Amino acid sequence: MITEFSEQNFLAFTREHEWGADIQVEQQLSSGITMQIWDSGVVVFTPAQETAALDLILSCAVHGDETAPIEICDELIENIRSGRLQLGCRVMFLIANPAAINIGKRFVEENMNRLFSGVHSKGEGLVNRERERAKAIEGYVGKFFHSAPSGVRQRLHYDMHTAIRDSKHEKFAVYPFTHGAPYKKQQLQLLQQLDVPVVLLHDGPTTTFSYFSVNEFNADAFTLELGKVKPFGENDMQRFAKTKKQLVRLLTEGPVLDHEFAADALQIYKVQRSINRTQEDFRLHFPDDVANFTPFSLGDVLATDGENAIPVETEGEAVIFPNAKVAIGQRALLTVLPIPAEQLALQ
Ligand SMILES: O=C(O)CCC(=O)N[C@@H](CCC(=O)O)C(=O)O
Ligand SMILES: [Zn+2]
Repeated sequence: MITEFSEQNFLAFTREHEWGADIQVEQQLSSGITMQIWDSGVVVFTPAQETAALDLILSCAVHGDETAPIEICDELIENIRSGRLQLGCRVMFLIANPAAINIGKRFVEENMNRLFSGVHSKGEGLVNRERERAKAIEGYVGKFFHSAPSGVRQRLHYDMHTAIRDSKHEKFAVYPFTHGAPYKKQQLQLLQQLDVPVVLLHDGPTTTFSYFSVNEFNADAFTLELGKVKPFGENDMQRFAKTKKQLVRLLTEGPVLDHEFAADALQIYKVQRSINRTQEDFRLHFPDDVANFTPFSLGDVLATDGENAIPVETEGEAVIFPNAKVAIGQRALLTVLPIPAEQLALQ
């Protein structure tokens, strides 16, 4: 078992231990911050004194080829370790799928973002490393939230991704299903401060990581889409400068709002339909360079699933995350419609 950690770089260590490490580290950094390493890719920092009663999770690499969020987390982790970044809240960083990072692919055997909320343990005989890792990650999230000091605290989780396609909105957030609870102005405004002013509201439970944190732990949790999938070294990190600055502010000051809530600063979409691939022969009827949020017209056919044509049902229905190559039974695309932010039930 590893009990001391003096490696140069946490991400490099994580990539050397693809499916976990026998590691139990608790170290006091010279800044006074306590660093605990619970597994490969799982590190918790606790400041000597909190400025915000916040338990923050920053996760990346649920999809291994989405490198920009990995680079962002790497920089934040190393800045905390070196003392360059002063911490005001508890934070757990999760680098979810190191083996997929190493092969530069979305996943090794199974899409991890379809395995949360217990799906990892469903399906007789279905065992693989991603399922084991998703289960372990669920445990770490529970351990992190449950080991917080007592008192009134806020739980926040940003699960950071990048999208396969170009997007008419470079950065957008997915607000998981709230089961009818009003959407939170504070959270929408924090997203805007993160340079993510476009928000997509899910219409039902999903098996994603962010929904798991919302549903199991009552956290405010979001999937953040921060740009387009690119290999390491090809991300223009300038495009993430505002997002990184806000993450640093959250880490040092907590969830401070810059101004009053302004609904007109946001662009809101709701999920209209979730279209699954059910047949071997599933085809999209538009090219790969059609960007996310491209609207279609009545009369257009979006896809064919075996013999079934899937036409546009509502004028202006726009497509998000189209992917004909998903496993049978899984979501092959979402359609969305813009809605006025003024129409939202807010609190
Ligand atoms: O660009 C794509 O097709 C996928 C990008 C991505 O990984 N998106 C997440 C969204 C998760 C959510 O709906 O909250 C995913 O598909 O897992
Ligand atoms: Zn992703």
